Order: sequence, then C-alpha cells, then structure tokens
Amino acid sequence: MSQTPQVAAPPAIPGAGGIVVNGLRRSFGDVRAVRDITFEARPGRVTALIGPNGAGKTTLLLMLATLLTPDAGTISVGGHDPVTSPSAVRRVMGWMPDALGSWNALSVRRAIEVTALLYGMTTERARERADELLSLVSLESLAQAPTRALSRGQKQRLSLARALVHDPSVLLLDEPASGLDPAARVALRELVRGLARDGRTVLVSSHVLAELEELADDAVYVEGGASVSAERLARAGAAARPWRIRSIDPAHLSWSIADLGVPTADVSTIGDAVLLPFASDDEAASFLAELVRRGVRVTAFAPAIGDFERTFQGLGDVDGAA
Ligand SMILES: Nc1ncnc2c1ncn2[C@@H]1O[C@H](COP(=O)(O)OP(=O)(O)OP(=O)(O)O)[C@@H](O)[C@H]1O
Repeated sequence: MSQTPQVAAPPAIPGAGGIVVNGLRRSFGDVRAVRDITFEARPGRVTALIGPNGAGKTTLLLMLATLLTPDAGTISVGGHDPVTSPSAVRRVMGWMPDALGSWNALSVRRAIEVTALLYGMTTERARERADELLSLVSLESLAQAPTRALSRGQKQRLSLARALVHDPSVLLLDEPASGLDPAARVALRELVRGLARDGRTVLVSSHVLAELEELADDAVYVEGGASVSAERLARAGAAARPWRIRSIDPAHLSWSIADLGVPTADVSTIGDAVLLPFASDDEAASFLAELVRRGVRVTAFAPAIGDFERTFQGLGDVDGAA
C-alpha cells in the first residue's frame, strides 16, 4: 500500500492526523443513539471500537464517514471536519461498511475500477489500481465474476479493496472479519497491521474481542451511546480474570488446587484444563510458583481471556455512569 494518492487531498491541519472526537451527540427522534462520545484514534495505530449491541458504534462510524450529521460535538478526521468539509474527509478516509453495497451486476474488477473513477483517477490508473487491489485482497481469480456471485467473505474482501482505492490515511472498518475463513482472517490482520505500520489511522468495530486483541493497539469502549471514562475503564480492567491451567498429571493438579485452599466454587474445567480466577498477574505468578514447588508438572498457564474482553466483562460488574 505505498501508492501515491491520485486525488490530492487538501492540506490537513498540521499535527491533526488521526481521528479526534469530542462530546459527540446524535438522536433519532426519542432515541439517543450517541449521547456523549469523546476519544482519539492515533496515526500508526489500530484502535478497536468496542461496545454491546445498540451502543451507538455504527451511528458513530456513520458520522465519522460523513454519512450522518451530529446534533452536537466536534469531529476531526485526518485534520478535516466531516460536517463543514465532507469532501476533504472523503478524500483522506476509507470506509468499509459491515455489508457491501449493491452494484450486483458489475464484475469484481469493474466494481473496483468504478470506485477508482469516482475518486477521479484516469481509466488507465483505475485499471492499474484494480490489479493492485485484487492482488492485495486475493481476489484475482474472481476478477471477472459478478459481485452478486461472491460469498460473504469474498464480499468483505472486495469491500476492503474499495475502501483502499484512494490510499486513504484514515480507515474505518465495520466488522471487517465477519464471514472470513480463518486463513482470510489472518491475512486481513496482517494487512491491517501493515496499513497502520505505514502511518495510517485505523478504527475497527467488531464484536469478536479475541480477534481485536490480536489486531488493535488501543480500544475505545462505548456503552449506551457514551464513551466509557478512563476511571471506569481502570476499575473494569482491574477485575479478576480466569486463567487456564494444564498439567501432564491432571489429578495431581486438581488435588494441589484443593490443598492450596481454592474454594470449589472458583474452580471450573474445560476439557483437560482447569480455569481459576486471579485478581492480578502477580497473584497468578505466585500460584504457579507454588504449584511448581509442589512438583505439579504444569504444561500451560495463561489468561483464558484477553485484556479487551476482561475490561468489557468488568464493565458489567463496576458501578457508575459511563
Ligand atoms: N436510523 C435510526 N432510527 C432510529 N433509531 C436508530 C437508527 N439508527 C440507530 N438507531 C438506534 O440507535 C441505537 C444505536 O444503534 P447503533 O446501530 O449505532 O448501535 P451499534 O453499537 O452499532 O449496535 P450493533 O453492535 O448491534 O451493530 C440503537 O438503539 C438503535 O436502535
């Protein structure tokens, strides 16, 4: 992705790359879909947008993508305001919606070319760009297929190709991995990480937290239309999380756990692994040392859930407004 943009974007505000959102609000009639969202997504990093169903994520993305006007608050995308300078934002921003739009009759190649033409590229350059992107998202073999014939995962890849046509510096990805098979997910992760490494700002919305753990550097949590405060996040992130423990001798492991005074209610099993909650990494490390000291032959000892998931689950347990 080292293409020179074919459409020169107006100069962005120096030092104002990335996405900066402050006090954003948007209602639909009586429904306050977004009531107070504030966050920053920085260039060179992948930022996860995390929240339960109906939290306001899609409404937020639509406002960032210039497709919906906020009722209040400010937005800067790559240094431009989507409300006052929507065309400038569209030039620097690539948007991958959670479902590919129509254009059913067009071939895959043509769908990319037409997008490139809409961004003002010449016919020749649009063709070249289609070649580059078909290869990038591994759709060369389907270049002539009508887009209606694509599977869900193939449509996702075409959608990503279209979002990248104009080599944007800011990328908004809504559930990008949905429908992708495991190999395509790994390829997507590597592609997105590479795009961020090159200095782009990437904001990814997904419900699959395990996937975001491997993809994102930072996270913004949204709940009931509002971004969650740093203070609440810190409390949620401090909640105990389960660790998965395995041993060559499961009976010795179980017996030692009981002998160490762990309440039975805290112990659960998945297959041949034991799950135990620890309040901190320090507590987990001490417990492991004790197991080893007792001669338990431990083969695996690791958190069963990642940081994003622990925080997400912890938010359900801590009190207080977002
Ligand atoms: N056009 C609309 N008209 C009325 N209500 C809407 C509209 N769009 C969204 N909403 C409401 O706003 C709230 C936030 O919706 P939004 O789609 O932004 O949530 P989300 O976080 O993307 O949810 P999900 O994770 O389920 O996709 C929901 O209560 C939804 O019903």
